[in-house]
Amino acid sequence: MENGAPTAKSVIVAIDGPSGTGKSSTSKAVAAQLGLSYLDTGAQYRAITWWMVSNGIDLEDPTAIAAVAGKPEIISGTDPSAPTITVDGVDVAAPIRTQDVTSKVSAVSAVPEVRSRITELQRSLAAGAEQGIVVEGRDIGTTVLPDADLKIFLTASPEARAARRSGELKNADVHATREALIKRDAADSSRKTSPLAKAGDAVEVDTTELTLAQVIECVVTLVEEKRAGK
Ligand SMILES: Nc1ncnc2c1ncn2[C@@H]1O[C@H](COP(=O)(O)OP(=O)(O)O)[C@@H](O)[C@H]1O
Ligand SMILES: Nc1ccn([C@H]2C[C@H](O)[C@@H](COP(=O)(O)OP(=O)(O)O)O2)c(=O)n1
Repeated sequence: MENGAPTAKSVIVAIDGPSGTGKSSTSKAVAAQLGLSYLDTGAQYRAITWWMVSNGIDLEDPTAIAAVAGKPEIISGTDPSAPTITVDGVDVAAPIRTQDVTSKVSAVSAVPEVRSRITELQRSLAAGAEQGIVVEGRDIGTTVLPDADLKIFLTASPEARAARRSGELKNADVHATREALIKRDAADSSRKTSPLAKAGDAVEVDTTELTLAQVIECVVTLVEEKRAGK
């Protein structure tokens, strides 16, 4: 280093876990605080699901899904202060969050051709992130980026997760939200191709009794320790 302090080493952070554990909020904040890129891989699976629904693909038929998995062009913007997602040039940030897409995303994301297509996009975004990236999802530490510098697996009780999620949705019934979350987690954990799972070398953080600020602080500390070579 010619002058000044050495620049921080590029770092790849994988954050996995079930729905409502705080992956998106934590990953965005950690990336913003540390000057890293951010990738919401669930948004990519939601985007391809939205495209399948919009194009009338039969979602009961994995062969029909596989046949068109390569068609939509999905582009993710990785700035943590303003993440974006487009499909064939259309901004889909809002429509991918509807109940209709949420109820169908597990079926689409279980199809191996969909996963290999989206995994390729994720690896290329991670490889291109100069300062490093926080990538959040279900199979990042196990399959997408098995050599990530740091792997975190977030958990929380179903009650805490349902309360958080129904707080986001107007008029949501906590009991129905809890049942829907449990059903989606079971589908995501039991699929054959890269299921939701904790990597053997991931640090597990139970967020049930933690505030979001505490979770962010915990992950920032773990990244800084990694960068310092501890
Ligand atoms: N530790 C926490 N305590 C309370 N609320 C939280 C916590 N972490 C996240 N939340 C809230 O819970 C909701 C779901 O969080 P999100 O980050 O979208 O989870 P995930 O990406 O794992 O589904 C958001 O409204 C978020 O603000
Ligand atoms: N790496 C990933 C990320 C998400 N998915 C699938 C499974 C999830 O139920 C859906 C939606 O993920 P998303 O993270 O948006 O879900 P929540 O924010 O937790 O509701 O996508 C996946 O299969 N693999």
